[in-house]
Amino acid sequence: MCGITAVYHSDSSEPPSTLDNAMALLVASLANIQHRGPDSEGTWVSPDLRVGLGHARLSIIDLETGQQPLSDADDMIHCVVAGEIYDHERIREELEAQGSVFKTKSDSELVVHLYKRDGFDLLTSLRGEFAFVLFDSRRRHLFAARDRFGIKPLYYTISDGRLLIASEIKALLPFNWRAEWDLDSIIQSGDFSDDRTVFKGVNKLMAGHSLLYRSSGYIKIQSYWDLNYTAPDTPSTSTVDEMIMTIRSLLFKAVELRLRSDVPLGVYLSGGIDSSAIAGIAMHLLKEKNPNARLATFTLAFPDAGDNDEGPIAGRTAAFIGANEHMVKVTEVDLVDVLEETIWHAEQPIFSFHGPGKYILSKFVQDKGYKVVLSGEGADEFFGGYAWFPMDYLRRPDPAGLALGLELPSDAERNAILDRIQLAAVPLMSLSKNSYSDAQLARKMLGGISTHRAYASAATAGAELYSAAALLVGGEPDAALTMAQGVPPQIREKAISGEWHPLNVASYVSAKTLLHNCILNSIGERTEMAHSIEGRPPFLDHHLVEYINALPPSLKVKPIKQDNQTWSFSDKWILRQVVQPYVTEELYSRRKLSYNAPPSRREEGDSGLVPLQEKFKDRITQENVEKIGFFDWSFVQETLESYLDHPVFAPDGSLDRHSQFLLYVLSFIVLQERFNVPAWRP
Ligand SMILES: Nc1ncnc2c1ncn2[C@@H]1O[C@H](COP(=O)(O)OP(=O)(O)OP(=O)(O)O)[C@@H](O)[C@H]1O
Ligand SMILES: NC(=O)CC[C@H](N)C(=O)O
Repeated sequence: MCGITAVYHSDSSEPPSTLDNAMALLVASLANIQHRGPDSEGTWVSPDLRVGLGHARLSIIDLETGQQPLSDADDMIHCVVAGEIYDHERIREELEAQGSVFKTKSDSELVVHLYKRDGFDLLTSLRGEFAFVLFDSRRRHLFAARDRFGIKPLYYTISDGRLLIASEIKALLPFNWRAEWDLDSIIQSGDFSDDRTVFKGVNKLMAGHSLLYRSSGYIKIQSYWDLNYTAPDTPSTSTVDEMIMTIRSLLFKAVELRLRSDVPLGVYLSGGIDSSAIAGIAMHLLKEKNPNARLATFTLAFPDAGDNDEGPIAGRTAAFIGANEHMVKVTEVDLVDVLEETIWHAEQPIFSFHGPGKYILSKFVQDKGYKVVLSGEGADEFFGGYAWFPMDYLRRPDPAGLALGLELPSDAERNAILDRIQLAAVPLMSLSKNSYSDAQLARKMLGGISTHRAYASAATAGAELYSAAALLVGGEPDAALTMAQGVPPQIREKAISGEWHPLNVASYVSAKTLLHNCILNSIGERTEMAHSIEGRPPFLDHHLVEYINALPPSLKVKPIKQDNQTWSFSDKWILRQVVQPYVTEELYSRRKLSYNAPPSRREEGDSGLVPLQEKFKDRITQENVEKIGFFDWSFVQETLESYLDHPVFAPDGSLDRHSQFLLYVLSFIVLQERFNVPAWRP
């Protein structure tokens, strides 16, 4: 993916005094995101110097002539595009038949011609992961948009009467934008839950949204696409076998389109079924065209992780599909080494080793000479893969599933299992002892589901972390409520009225929070682009997702009766049937394992510190914490001392609550230093 940057000086602000100054600002901005586009660089500045566009290119399609910014023949439309627009050759032919004359062979140029033909409705024709900014000189407006799932990042702010917009926040710094903490967003977990970041006034353009800006300073953000789910009592018109065939053909198409590249391409292969399915299908499609085709797979292995190491199982998958396997083996020392760079690239607090792991993996892929990888994100959200989903699945009956003839628990059984699961629910790794105060309201607003409360306890910090002065301004943290409030009112209405099954509400919230603001960002795109690697997740093809979202919930979290009496639940059941021929038997029948990068353990009687402890001891000092301005040092100190004395290890070997929490604090120390953020003061 490339990096883009843009500025529009409204009537109330002074544009740069010379063309050279305008260009210098764009070039400085691009320099901060050069990792996103090391292959070439281009800028465009309007004759009145009010508008500037910049593009750092990672060349993937049309290596010869695809440089950007792009413009139309009349020099009236100018744009910069990051990411990939699939199926571009077909749309291009259609446009050419209608008279469009293309200057390049780049997929990105479609944006110019589709905009000329359809105006803002061009978005309906775009399939893929993209972010773009376009300036229409005739109408004097700037139009920007982001793909339907938020795979490609795009941030904006209004600063000194200008709209600034860029792929990464750090690209705003050369425009003399000054970072400040957004205390309210930080305490209320806006960065995880909605369109806010940790920086005041800097927002994400959310997935499936566009932005319009005019010289008067008028700004309008609109949704052009959203997830939709079928009402629970809508009878299916096809059989389960037909559904399996339809999903298979949609998934094949999604993978096939994403195999189109003019540079070397591989697959990120873990020990899970999602990426293994992508690898298996990709290999199958490549072999159909060329029986000798090979596919490169890239795996991050943790030899110290025992049974949690995904390396061996990924190795067996690579052998099964006949791929060229590449494996990078990492230890805690390696992960700790890249922690700070990962936070700088993610531009958000992190609370696990996932991001650092992916950061190492993308460097490894880059060193091997590859530029594009397919990966498995998105399957868990839409096929029902998360461990906490059965709870929301069980909250309501599934009449469409019953109408298909599936054997499902009776209402009495369903309620009894739900009660049991809720009582026995092992608390998720938690950053906080009391991360939400008014969970009942947050639940009610989304029709009673549990999923957002699980995220609130796992991925956000509670009141004990903040100083009394900060809480006086930012209020009591209530991340579950922030997530519920972030859901548009018309969707909340569907959740409350039952028009959407609770499992679907859980899927929606997961897609807009965990996936959008974390998995695709600090664990995904940002760690990939840190080393100029373009990630393509075929499960996030909107044609595929629209079809899956219409299926009965019981085909995703499928109840299975054992010994004629007890029920268990198969996660992603229908996906398993779809991909069975392309994955190993062990993967077909294996339950989801979370991606873990465990810290090393201190041996009994060993007085030395493990690398993560060293890091925290060195960096989480009173001076550094107090400089941030809103944390309560005595609480941080207590947590730090307790972690240094008695590191607690989670049963599966992943990071425990203390280290997650300290990682979160460390993130703010790093962001403050790198973005030069002044201390927050009441
Ligand atoms: N250890 C790893 N090595 C290589 N790639 C990985 C690894 N872990 C995760 N990935 C990549 O990142 C994607 C998202 O990771 P995540 O942990 O969310 O897995 P997932 O959605 O459960 O998918 P999977 O079933 O493939 O593990 C994976 O689908 C895979 O492409
Ligand atoms: N890296 C990107 O964002 C790719 C942009 C465009 N598809 C190209 O190939 O140049």
